[in-house]
Amino acid sequence: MSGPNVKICGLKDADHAIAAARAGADYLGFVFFRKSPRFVTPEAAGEIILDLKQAAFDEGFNMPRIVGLFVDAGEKELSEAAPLLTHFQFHGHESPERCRELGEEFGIEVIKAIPVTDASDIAEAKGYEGAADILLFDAKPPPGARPGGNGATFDWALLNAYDAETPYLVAGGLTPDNVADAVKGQGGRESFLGVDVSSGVETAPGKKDADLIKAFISAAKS
Ligand SMILES: O=C(O)c1ccccc1NCC(=O)[C@H](O)[C@H](O)COP(=O)(O)O
Repeated sequence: MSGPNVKICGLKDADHAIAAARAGADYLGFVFFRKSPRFVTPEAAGEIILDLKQAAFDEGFNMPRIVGLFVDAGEKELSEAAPLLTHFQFHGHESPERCRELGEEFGIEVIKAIPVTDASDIAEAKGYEGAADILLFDAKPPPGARPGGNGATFDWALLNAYDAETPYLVAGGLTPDNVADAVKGQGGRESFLGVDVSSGVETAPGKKDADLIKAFISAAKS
């Protein structure tokens, strides 16, 4: 399936992971942050991934890349999940140097979340050039909220000022209804890699919905 890449984040069961991959998701995310309603253990994620690989083999759909989400995680936490993953996604205070170090140490690509409220956040993201493989621009969470997955949007027009080469994903408050506008707003920019969603394909925090997942992927890629 062509069009921008789509990442479906916060999966907790095999049925939704398979529905997402079958519908053309390019990346699937598992949240390894204990305070999240989407938290899964590496063991649970491993079982979901096994079921997913079997379904991909049986049905002939492409196996998506597998992303693990962490917030200021230590080596032990990362090493428990790393064998399952193609990508780390960092939502904490990981510096460019730390992203580079961890990517090299584990041989895993790094997605760094950049919380955005204004143009200065886009400018600061340039510090990750050469250190992260992908940037994920997301709405800055309100004080006291989780560091991601809050269903809040930011002003996508701020991304017009992004002139670095690191490919980026747009995230934060996307839904089947607004994702086509978010894609259109990127104006075919070469570094635009795709879109990422969690809350917008749920009926409640942590409860994914297969119909919403399918509608989101179809709207993003059409
Ligand atoms: O989903 C969580 O609970 C979460 C917790 C801690 C850090 C990140 C988290 N989620 C990140 C995402 O799911 C997405 O990458 C992104 O922020 C989009 O979320 P949403 O606005 O819910 O679509």
